[in-house]
Formats: sequence, C-alpha cells, structure tokens
Amino acid sequence: MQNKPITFQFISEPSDVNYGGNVHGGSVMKWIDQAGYACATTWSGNYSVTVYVGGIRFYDPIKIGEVVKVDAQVIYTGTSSMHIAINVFSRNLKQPNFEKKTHCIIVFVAVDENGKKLPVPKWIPETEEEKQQEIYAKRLMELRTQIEDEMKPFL
Ligand SMILES: CC(=O)SCCNC(=O)CCNC(=O)[C@H](O)C(C)(C)COP(=O)(O)OP(=O)(O)OC[C@H]1O[C@@H](n2cnc3c(N)ncnc32)[C@H](O)[C@@H]1OP(=O)(O)O
Repeated sequence: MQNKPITFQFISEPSDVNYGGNVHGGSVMKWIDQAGYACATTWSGNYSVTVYVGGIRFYDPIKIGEVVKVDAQVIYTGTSSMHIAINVFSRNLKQPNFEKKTHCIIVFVAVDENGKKLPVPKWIPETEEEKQQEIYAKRLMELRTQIEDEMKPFL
C-alpha cells in the first residue's frame, strides 16, 4: 500500500493571530490535527480519531500572511493505531524556501460508526529512513508509557 505524505498549503490569516501578533499556537495545533486526520483516514479507509498528541515543539513563530505547509505521514502502525509524523513549515511569500517551525507525532485510531476501534492496514517500512522513523515511533511509545505512569497519581 502506498504511503504518500499528505500536504496542506495555505496562507495564515489575520484570524489566526495570537496576543503577540504572530500565529496562535492553537491554530497550529488545529492544522496538525487536520493534517493528521486526513492522513489517518486516508490510510485506514475509516473515520479516525486522535488518541494522543504530544511533544509539540514550536521552534520559531509563524507570521500572519506567510505560506504554511503541513506534512503528515504514517511512520508506524499498530493494530488499530496510526502514528503520524507532522512537520509544519512556513515561508514569507517573497522567499522561495520554507523553514521548519514545528514537529510532533500524533496518534490516531480508526473507529467504526459506534466509536469502536478497527484494525488498520499495516505499514511496512522499506527504506533505511522509514525503518529509522518506525524505531523513533516505537521509542516514543515506550517513553510515553513512562510519562503516563508518572501522571497517574494526578489524573
Ligand atoms: C478528530 C478529533 O478531533 S477526535 C477528538 C479527540 N479524540 C477522541 O474523542 C477519541 C477519544 N478516545 C476514544 O474514543 C477511545 O480511546 C478509542 C475508541 C479511540 C480507543 O479506545 P480503546 O479501545 O479503549 O483503546 P485502547 O486502549 O485499546 O487503545 C487503542 C489504540 O490506541 C493506542 N493508544 C492508547 N493510548 C495511547 C497513547 N497514550 N499513545 C499512543 N497510543 C495510544 C493503543 O496502543 C492502541 O493501539 P493498537 O490497537 O495499535 O495497539
């Protein structure tokens, strides 16, 4: 099965502004969820919901009126889960090159019409880069288990 990245491109709008005049982190998180949703639903062929998003790092501000590019690609699949790498870039309209502004991993689960999880097609990495990405996703899963154990007393 083909595992093509899903890419969104658009211009950040005045309605995306935060209190400091740049793009609001909440807008970036919405774009991450939308691109992840499109990628997961395309991969699974079923409606998919977010189960986890974490480790979002905002490297640099995105300015209003810049071109924003959001790339989403499946890097690991479990039984019902799809681990998707998201990279967000932006560029001034007058500049040709994009700069990376945000990266995270978002996990989706395919569900049926009753909200019950469904199996997803298996992604089998082939290239060295794809294999490294799968190792990265699995490593993050282990770290997440440790973080969730730390959080349990406070939930
Ligand atoms: C598009 C949107 O905005 S959706 C809005 C926000 N999201 C939602 O409302 C989803 C709410 N959550 C749910 O409905 C439920 O958690 C479900 C239906 C998705 C899954 O429920 P359950 O069947 O109890 O989940 P279960 O614990 O078996 O986990 C399902 C999968 O999620 C994975 N998962 C669960 N927690 C995590 C986590 N913290 N990080 C990564 N993956 C996780 C599991 O490993 C499992 O993957 P696998 O099947 O590939 O092994």
